Amino acid sequence: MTILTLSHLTKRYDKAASGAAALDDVSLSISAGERVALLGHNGAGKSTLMKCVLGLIPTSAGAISIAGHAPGSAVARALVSYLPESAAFHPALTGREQIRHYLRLRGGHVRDADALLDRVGLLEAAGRRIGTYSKGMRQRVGLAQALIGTPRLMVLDEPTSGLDPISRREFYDILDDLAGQGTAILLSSHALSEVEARTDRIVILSKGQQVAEGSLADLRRRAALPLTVSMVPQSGQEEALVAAFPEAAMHHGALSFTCEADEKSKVLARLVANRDQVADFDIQPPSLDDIYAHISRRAA
Ligand SMILES: Nc1ncnc2c1ncn2[C@@H]1O[C@H](COP(=O)(O)OP(=O)(O)OP(=O)(O)O)[C@@H](O)[C@H]1O
Repeated sequence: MTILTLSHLTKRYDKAASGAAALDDVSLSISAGERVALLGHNGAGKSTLMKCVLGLIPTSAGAISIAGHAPGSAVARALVSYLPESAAFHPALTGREQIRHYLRLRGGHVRDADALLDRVGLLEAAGRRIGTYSKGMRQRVGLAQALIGTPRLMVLDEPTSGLDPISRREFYDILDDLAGQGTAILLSSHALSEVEARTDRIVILSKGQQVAEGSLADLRRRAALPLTVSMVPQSGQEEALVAAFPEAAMHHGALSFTCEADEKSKVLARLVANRDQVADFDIQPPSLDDIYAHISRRAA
């Protein structure tokens, strides 16, 4: 079931310095349980898109539907939750008090606060003032707030920026659980490696325009970037391996070269034929970093 639909969305700010649209004819849909990442340079339009979805700012053209409802309407607000990039909380309140406050605002029961804090791993610190929390703990308060009422769509603006690797992983584990229960997730991020591993679909914005959209496999196919082959020679076999792979360059004791995706089996056959000279090898597809850099260069 489709939860979010953007059709030809355009947003022009009245006071835009450049006069260019912050979003220009963007179309996108997200189904229940789908995790979609929004990528783009600073100023590409990610936050603007999120604010339009939340109904915080008016659109200039196009349409947005949240399970059939207009953004910002009472029904849409009940279906959507939001975690801003830098959520601010009152430092004198405890985590429990802050979540109870949000529960009251959202018409929930204050008794649910501890279950929410437990879900994000904050139950032990629930009685401490937020002013004493680390950045990661404050981000978890934000996530607990966003979990109120089992949202159908979660909108998360750079939710893991500033989090350590373990906290990031735990954060995505919670998002995976939510997606498993049918929540659609739209998040923006500059951390491409985590997006690569933890989302289903990627949308790339550049200067307000949607320049790519699809799964990582789709984007990889469309970018048609080469694979990187690297080999570590057996000791004493360097020269023989260089002779067998004249296209390869030696860096820090390893030989590497690039090849087209459809040449992979030929390269594999050559590696097998030269296995006595090879101690180890690796064939790497282009990473999301490579694909993103390629698409951004092309869009610029
Ligand atoms: N209130 C505003 N008034 C005028 N222009 C704005 C306003 N808010 C954003 N913009 C412009 O709209 C464009 C898109 O900004 P937006 O904040 O959506 O980008 P972003 O992709 O979220 O960037 P970042 O990664 O830095 O958060 C930018 O050119 C920005 O200067």
